[in-house]
Amino acid sequence: MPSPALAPAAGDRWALFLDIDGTLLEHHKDPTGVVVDDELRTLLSNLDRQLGGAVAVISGRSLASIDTLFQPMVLRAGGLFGIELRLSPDEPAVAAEEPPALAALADRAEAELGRAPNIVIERKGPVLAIHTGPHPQSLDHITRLAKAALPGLPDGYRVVEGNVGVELLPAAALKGDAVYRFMTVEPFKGRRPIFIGDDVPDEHAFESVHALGGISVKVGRPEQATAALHALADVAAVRAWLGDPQFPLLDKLVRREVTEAAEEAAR
Ligand SMILES: O=P(O)(O)OC[C@H]1O[C@H](O[C@H]2O[C@H](CO)[C@@H](O)[C@H](O)[C@H]2O)[C@H](O)[C@@H](O)[C@@H]1O
Repeated sequence: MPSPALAPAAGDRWALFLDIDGTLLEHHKDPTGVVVDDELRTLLSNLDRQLGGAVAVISGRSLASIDTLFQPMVLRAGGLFGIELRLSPDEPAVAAEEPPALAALADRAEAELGRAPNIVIERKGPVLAIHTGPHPQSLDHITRLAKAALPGLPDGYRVVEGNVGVELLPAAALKGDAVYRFMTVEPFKGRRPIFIGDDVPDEHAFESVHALGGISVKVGRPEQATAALHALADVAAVRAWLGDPQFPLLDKLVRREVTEAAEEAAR
């Protein structure tokens, strides 16, 4: 039986926000190595039709990278954790610029780390990602280096430690703010948001959908602290849930237990 908290109000109209890597797509050691299959394209266009267009991906990837992955589809999207917004598919993808101080840091990182095994450096304009893969020692080392570089960057830059790397992000890079922005425009306005994500930057979006009366879904890693109130086991489970003809079947989501420690860690 679904808990009362999960039951949708009569007439609920939904808006769907989706993270990409680790949520819709399995991870690959190289960010350019992931491939969008036609099944995923079909799934997204069916959902888009079902929800009257109220579907957006909110990703750490740039809009250009999202477009390369999903072509020929053009999605409503928040790229670079919401810095690059495309609220409607007919808007052009405008790339955000790399500030000079970050460019200098990225040049240094490429020179010093570019050839290290397991390390992939991804320059995304105002966001710099250093991927280490699931190698805790490299991750610790890179995290220390990234934090040490912060004083040389514009105010507001922060280091976000993800599951398989670190990213240097400007203050405006907040997925939850992207969700809020979409929710002010048609066809999202007035709907109830669902956000599905798997990693640390998705926590901000979970908080936003809670404030908007929506549903938060964390993918995988049940051991990780999260603000999300529901869970799906992995990418396959996400796709199966999204593909259900009666989407969204809320009672098919696992209800997560929220502890004070988890809430604190997710802040
Ligand atoms: O917000 P997301 O859509 O989940 O994007 C987060 C980052 O995803 C990509 O990096 C991650 O996935 C890669 C492919 O599996 C993997 O090689 C990398 O180690 C992961 O960190 C993407 O490359 C980043 O730009 C996104 O920020």
